[in-house]
Amino acid sequence: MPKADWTRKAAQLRASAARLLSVPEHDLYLPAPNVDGKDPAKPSDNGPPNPADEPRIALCLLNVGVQGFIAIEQAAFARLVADLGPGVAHAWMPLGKNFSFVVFHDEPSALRAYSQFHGHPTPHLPKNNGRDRIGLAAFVRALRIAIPTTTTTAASDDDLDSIPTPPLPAIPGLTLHRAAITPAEERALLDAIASIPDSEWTAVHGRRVVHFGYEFVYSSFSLTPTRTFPPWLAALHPLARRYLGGHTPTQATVSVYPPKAGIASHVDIPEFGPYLAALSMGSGTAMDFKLGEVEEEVYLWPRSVVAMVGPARSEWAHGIRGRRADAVAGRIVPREGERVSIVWRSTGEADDGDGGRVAPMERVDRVEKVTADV
Ligand SMILES: O=C(O)CCC(=O)C(=O)O
Ligand SMILES: [Fe+2]
Repeated sequence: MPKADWTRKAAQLRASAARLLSVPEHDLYLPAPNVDGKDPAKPSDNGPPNPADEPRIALCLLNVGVQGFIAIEQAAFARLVADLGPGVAHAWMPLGKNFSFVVFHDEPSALRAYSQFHGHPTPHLPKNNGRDRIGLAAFVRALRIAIPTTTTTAASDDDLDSIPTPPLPAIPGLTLHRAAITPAEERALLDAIASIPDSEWTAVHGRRVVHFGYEFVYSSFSLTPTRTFPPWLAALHPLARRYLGGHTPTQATVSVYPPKAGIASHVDIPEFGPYLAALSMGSGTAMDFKLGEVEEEVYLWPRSVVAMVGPARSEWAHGIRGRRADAVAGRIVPREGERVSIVWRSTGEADDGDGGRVAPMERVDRVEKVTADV
């Protein structure tokens, strides 16, 4: 990319990052390089306030983030940061943003990293037509941007286990059961699911699904009877009954989500009955719950069951954003590999609360729409 192009791009990204961070644009500044271009001069031309003696120790990597056009995996981010030298104190990829922060122990380390990264091809970013992308960075006037100093990533299962369960949002009828099955049971179920023949699966917006008991026909939002429960799935009935008010599931959907796949926000059709429970395996994921303007997020741990009844089931919409990582209790947790879910339902007469039956479409918030936005 010619220099004029990436300089312009850096200015655009700086402006949009400042907007997203709700800080003035001059809080993210591109220092004017001095004559030899090696040690950028103190900022002088990016607007007030501009205390020349403010230590330059924090960088915003303008085109490296969890999300956005050039999204990067946590592991690649860690490698990129490691490459910026031993002077790094900590680094942070805010969730849902296309930029990240690196804080250094001292100014010389930050200046060196800036000179090394800004305007230079970097092998750590996804390639553009086979060519290395140019890194873009700005110094951060750290006063108004609170960059967390804690370690923010949780890469392994052990790390995940050490994260406390955040309080559940106050959604009537919503419960979360963190260790519903053991790792050994999870492995056995994943093996059974992996042996379902390819021909049984239906691809739906980046994920794939198999229905048992009843088939949810996506084009018509209706139910028709379909394949019976195989023994490995029927063996889970006692577990499922705990979350279905004692009812035996009559319908189950097995879904496989690659890390960037999600499911659009929806309320399950009333025909699926009053209870709904989902077992998560493989990768965890954040599930959003929406009611009007209110939006809450619940992290679905691997091996957990989320259960919904009452308002959580029939008023709040649930969905999963397509993204590469989730924030859980202040940590960034990458979605490692596929998430596999089993959703159980005890299909029954749907009623509208006044003794009448509800037509399928009435309670569906909106039709499926791809939410993958990375
Ligand atoms: O995968 C999940 O946990 C939820 C899937 C879902 O909402 C559905 O199949 O209706
Ligand atoms: Fe659902």
